[in-house]
Amino acid sequence: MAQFSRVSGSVGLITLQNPPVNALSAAVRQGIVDTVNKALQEPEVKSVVICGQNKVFCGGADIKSFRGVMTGPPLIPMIHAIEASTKPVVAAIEGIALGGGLELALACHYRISHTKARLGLPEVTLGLLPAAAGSQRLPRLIGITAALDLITTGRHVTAAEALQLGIVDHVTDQNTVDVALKFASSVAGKPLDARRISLYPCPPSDDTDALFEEAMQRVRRSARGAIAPVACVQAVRAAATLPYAQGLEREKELMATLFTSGQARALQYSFFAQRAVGRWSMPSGAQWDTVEPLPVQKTAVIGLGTMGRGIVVALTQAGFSVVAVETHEKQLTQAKQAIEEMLIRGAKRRGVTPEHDTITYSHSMEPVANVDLVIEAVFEDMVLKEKVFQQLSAVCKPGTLLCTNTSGLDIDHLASKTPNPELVVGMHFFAPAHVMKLLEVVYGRQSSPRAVATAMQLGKKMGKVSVAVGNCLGFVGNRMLKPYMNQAFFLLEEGASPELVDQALEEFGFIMGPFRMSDLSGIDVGWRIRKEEGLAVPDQRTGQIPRMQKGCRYSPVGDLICEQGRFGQKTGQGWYRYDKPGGRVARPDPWMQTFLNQYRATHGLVPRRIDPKEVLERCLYALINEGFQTLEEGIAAAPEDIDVIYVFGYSWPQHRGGPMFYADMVGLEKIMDRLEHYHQAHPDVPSLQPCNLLRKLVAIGSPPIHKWSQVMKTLRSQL
Ligand SMILES: CCCCCCC/C=C/C(=O)SCCNC(=O)CCNC(=O)[C@H](O)C(C)(C)COP(=O)(O)OP(=O)(O)OC[C@H]1O[C@@H](n2cnc3c(N)ncnc32)[C@H](O)[C@@H]1OP(=O)(O)O
Repeated sequence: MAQFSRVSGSVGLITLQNPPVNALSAAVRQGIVDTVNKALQEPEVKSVVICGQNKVFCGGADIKSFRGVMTGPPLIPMIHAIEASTKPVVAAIEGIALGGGLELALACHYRISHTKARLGLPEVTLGLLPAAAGSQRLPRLIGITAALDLITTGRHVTAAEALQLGIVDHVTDQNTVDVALKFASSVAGKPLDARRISLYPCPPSDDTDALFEEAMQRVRRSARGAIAPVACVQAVRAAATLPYAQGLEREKELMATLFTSGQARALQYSFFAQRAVGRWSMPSGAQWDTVEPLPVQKTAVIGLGTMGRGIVVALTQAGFSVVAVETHEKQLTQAKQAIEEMLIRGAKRRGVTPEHDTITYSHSMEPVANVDLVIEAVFEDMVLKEKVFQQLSAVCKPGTLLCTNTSGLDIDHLASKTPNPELVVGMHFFAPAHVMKLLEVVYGRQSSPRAVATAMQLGKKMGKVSVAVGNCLGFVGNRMLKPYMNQAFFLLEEGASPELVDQALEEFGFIMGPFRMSDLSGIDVGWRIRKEEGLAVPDQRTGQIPRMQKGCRYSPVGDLICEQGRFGQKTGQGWYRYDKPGGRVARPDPWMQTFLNQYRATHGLVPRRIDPKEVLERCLYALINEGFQTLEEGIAAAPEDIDVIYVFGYSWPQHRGGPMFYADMVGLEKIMDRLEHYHQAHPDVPSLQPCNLLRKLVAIGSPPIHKWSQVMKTLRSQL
């Protein structure tokens, strides 16, 4: 809806009304058409202001309506009518002007923004382009280079940057609507052609071809197969090279392809999934809207290795005071310096002053006594963590929430070492912890809903996408990674090279394939865990690590290369070779080829040609099958939880939605059939055997992803 009122006799005020973000639903568009007509028809009205209810201008087109039948007046003629208006129209921008919201503002003759407003054209993040003439107006207003930046990245700008770029005419920290009303009154009757952006020529650039070539290369490099950024460059190119009307046609054409694409569907699903994970629930029935988080102001981080340092930075940047504890004096000094540097760099990037004085460094636990919440981030060793938890239980005030940053250790076991297991939760951060957006909040059997609510809220305040998951080995993310990695190892045994496997998965859209990723994070990490699990241990009789363990196929290739001291980038050699220890550029290593040949010969394995399709199916479908298993067990509450974890923690390409969304797109029946096919060929690999939930979904006709919850409920109630 939109409301019309007349202010001071001669200014028409149009207020968009569609909380919370005044998205341009059919009713809002109809309201705008009606109220603009009214303003034009009323002779007393000499100028118009458009604003949004509740100090929010407009969050753009209604994303929810994209999947249904489009009704109501179309956006483009509506905003053209505004630009063509014979009475000046002023946009009063408060809160946000995003996507169609900014495009609406660009059709107005003047834009006045509050200092705290954010503006942008984030359509690309939804698999679209600014197709309400934004791709044609913005370059005409601010030039090609700046427009390309905003349109291809979708980044939001502050009002100050918008003013500097020329997107808005004036910024105020007063009541924006009042300022706009006064201004509108002052420009009544003035000529408007010079204010109509569609009439502007696109500002010329030195070498347009080179500029677009460079932009295209940049987006192709970073887009990893995403089509919207490419279309955005093409649309801006049309603005730079064609008359406005033809540019608009090109924009429409490009949008038509994007609008119905699977990528747009995936990215829009991902947008809502990120919000859905905030509405967490626990198997007990406790959920986000019925539980009050505990108040948290003072925090502590125990252990200042790489993870601990990142967590201190994230907490400090979110405004918490932090007691940073590291028992080794030298490590404490180094950590302090590293943390200060990270804070300075972060503050510079965000254009703010760094916060240092909210951190207290300590080599003892004493200052932790009066904090509200502790995050333990010591080495991933249960015995060490138990010791820390016992110390914390002795020192902390009653009611302190104890969190452990572990990537997979048993939360229940750790909780059992404290007198208040209900106050223990896992907080699985991803490295670097101050950068990576994902946080897995892991509840144990006894974790109280308030503890979970508190950890989830803390994550939100740190700017994380937090997902609440149940406790099991590896939680959701790392648990699903295991069958994926196993398939990668098996494929090496059967004839593939690390390059072949990585290339197939990188072409799918991962930033790095499993072997390059493993070189980066350190191959020895998994080796140590496998040794602790008793897997990477030679058989006393043969002296070799068995290739069958607990009745299942096991590949020791990763263990064997670790035995050679090849731990990945840090040692300069791993699955690839690097020019030096710590080097970043992975090169295929002839040593690896020889090693694999010898390994296969030793075990009588006849190498065969492996197709990239097989790599994708085996790695991805095994991972997806494990995802269904976590849903079946209730470890993940919903497919959105898994998808958000994979997109934000494991670099699953966002334009493919996440593993569970991808499974829905591929078709559950196909996934099940292919898993069965591979399981027949590898009966000693149980993770290739389709799990019950997947079978059940296929049996009832493969319902779409939003209907899986119902099936899951039934299945869980039958267990
Ligand atoms: C052939 C058709 C032609 C169409 C022309 C196409 C040209 C225009 C395209 C567009 O405009 S696409 C939309 C562009 N806008 C955006 O991408 C903005 C998306 N929203 C956000 O980034 C954030 O929501 C926000 C606006 C910055 C607010 O963030 P905040 O953290 O304060 O709140 P949220 O929890 O994110 O949102 C609250 C609530 O509102 C829902 N919502 C937000 N934006 C939209 C929207 N544009 N359409 C529909 N719904 C929206 C959001 O989903 C939340 O609701 P729940 O999911 O929690 O129910």
